Amino acid sequence: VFSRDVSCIPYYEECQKTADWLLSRTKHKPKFAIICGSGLGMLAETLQDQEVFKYSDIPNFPQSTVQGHVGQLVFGELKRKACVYMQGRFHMYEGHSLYKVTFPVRVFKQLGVETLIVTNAAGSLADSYKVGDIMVIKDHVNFPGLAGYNALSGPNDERFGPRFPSMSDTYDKDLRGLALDLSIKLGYSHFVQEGVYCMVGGPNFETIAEARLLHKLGIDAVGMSTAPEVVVAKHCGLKVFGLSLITNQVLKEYGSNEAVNHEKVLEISKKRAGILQDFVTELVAQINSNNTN
Ligand SMILES: O=P(O)(O)O[C@@H]1C[C@H](O)[C@@H](CO)O1
Ligand SMILES: Nc1nc2[nH]cnc2c(=O)[nH]1
Repeated sequence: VFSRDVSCIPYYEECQKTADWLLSRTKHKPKFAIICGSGLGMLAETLQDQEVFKYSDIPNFPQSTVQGHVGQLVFGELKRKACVYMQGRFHMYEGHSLYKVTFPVRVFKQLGVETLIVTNAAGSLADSYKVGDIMVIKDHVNFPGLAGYNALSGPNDERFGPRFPSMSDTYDKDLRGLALDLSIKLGYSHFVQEGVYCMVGGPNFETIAEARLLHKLGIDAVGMSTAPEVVVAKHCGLKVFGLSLITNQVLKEYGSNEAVNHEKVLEISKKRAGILQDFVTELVAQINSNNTN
């Protein structure tokens, strides 16, 4: 489930075939790819001149199985910049191998994408965060990766990137700076944070003891995605920027009647998607004008 069966068909060629299929059907040549987190599919709604491809029609593409993840690629223009949005991502807990989870990222690279913007829904561990806050991801802890469930496990294809890639500067410093400046200009600074995201395997939410452990480790927000996509993006030379929408506080005390569930996560995502959409749109608009990309 977790790594690539080394006997399967060549992965690079498989990605190339999918990229070629898409390129022969869309007039857009995206430089930005945006992955929509749980309940955040509407981020794509502002795209002009849309062309939509259902995952079920795209060769080699996995299928979405989680509520709040529609399952289609949307190509179009955001402020005259060609983009591709992934409305629905793949999670390890769905039973996808990590090479399938990260397959779209490598396809994006072969489409000519230069910058990957990841979004996700996450629970907060940081005491100062509130539900509805947006966290600019400064760094991540890839728990499955640390335990050996890494999207880069298996034979390394140098055409994608090196065997031992550095991850010390994964979330682009200039883009983070740009986003924080932008949050001030947009009047968002009271709910925009910068912090560390942690990926756990899921699909269950954290026990109190797990929440306390993650809190002690200095993690600000926890979720069940993103790290594999980001590791693969960095490996193949994409610039990476990430935003977590804080959909809930992770309980750290026993005896509470509160409990998180996916419906509550989707409810907050729906409420805050508009703000996230504006933030991403303005960020993409600014990237060229600042020569950050
Ligand atoms: O795809 P993301 O990371 O946004 O989804 C989060 C993690 C789980 O898939 C789900 C839990 O509600 O939301
Ligand atoms: N692991 C985890 N994932 C989430 N996604 C949204 N909220 C949460 C959470 O509290 N924990």
